[in-house]
Amino acid sequence: MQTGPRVGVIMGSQSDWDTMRHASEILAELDVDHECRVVSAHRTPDAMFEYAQEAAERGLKVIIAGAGGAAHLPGMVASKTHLPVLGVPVQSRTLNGLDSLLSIAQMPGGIPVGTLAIGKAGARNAGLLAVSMLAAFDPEFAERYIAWRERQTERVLANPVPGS
Ligand SMILES: Nc1c(C(=O)O)ncn1[C@@H]1O[C@H](COP(=O)(O)O)[C@@H](O)[C@H]1O
Repeated sequence: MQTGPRVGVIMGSQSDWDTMRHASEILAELDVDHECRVVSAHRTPDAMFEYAQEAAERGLKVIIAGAGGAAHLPGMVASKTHLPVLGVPVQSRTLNGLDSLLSIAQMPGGIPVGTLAIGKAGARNAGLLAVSMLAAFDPEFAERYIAWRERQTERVLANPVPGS
């Protein structure tokens, strides 16, 4: 049984935490061991390279990378690891996150980044997608994820349109 974090949640700045904590929270809810760090392709390029290069041998299976504006972090990390990288576009002040979204989504062919929606919903979905990736190879995660999805379905069905 593997110990230590399976998922790495990284972000370009501390200011991204308000968005990226939603990835961390859903991972915690599903009992997935994960780590959260600030790493920037622009501001700490050597640390970013080291993180990406060592991620697989440290036991990580998926990396979730959030960044805003010129959001090069997910793509640069993907260029230095064979692990799947899920990119979360953080909502930027000036362009509302469209800049982040395009920076992350428009990767050149050959180096894929799985791009999620802008902001908190994207971060939460990145967490869920990471769990479903782990679930593909581990029945314990699959059981937990399926149960979580079933609870969500029950909640939705139990909440009809107000006044109907
Ligand atoms: N996009 C990147 C990268 C990167 O891609 O490496 N490093 C920091 N940043 C972004 O700069 C924005 C503003 O950062 P500050 O709030 O620290 O000024 C953040 O959304 C961060 O993700």
